[in-house]
Amino acid sequence: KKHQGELKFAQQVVKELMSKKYSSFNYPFLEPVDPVALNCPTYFDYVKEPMDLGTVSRKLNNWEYETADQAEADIRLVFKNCYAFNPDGTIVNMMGHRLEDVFNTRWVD
Ligand SMILES: Cc1ccc(Nc2c(-c3ccc(O)cc3)nc3c(C)cccn23)cc1
Repeated sequence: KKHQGELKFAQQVVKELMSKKYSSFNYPFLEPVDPVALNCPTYFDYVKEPMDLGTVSRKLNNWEYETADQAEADIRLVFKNCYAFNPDGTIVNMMGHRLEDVFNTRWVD
């Protein structure tokens, strides 16, 4: 009960990160990375715990998180995985940093 308000806030932030407003740089993070579709067979050598914003949104809607901190950890895992696989200077790495900047401005602890 006591965490419901903060989980509603987390849902609202994830909805915004996934919105058309940021469609030019959020699309690599909306669904699970498909190493076959993207032709990146080494993906699971770099990323041991895949995570994406669509999965976070589903988990929020299914009340799979008890606290907003747990949702925040999954959201930050999306960016951590992005930087682990997409080196500095690559387009997708820069897209991750742009979306992370939006997240950091919206997420108030
Ligand atoms: C050969 C190769 C190299 C880089 C990539 N990165 C990448 C990723 C990605 C996102 C998050 C993540 O944690 C890892 C990868 N998403 C994409 C998309 C949507 C299009 C093109 C490249 N993309 C894909 C294939």
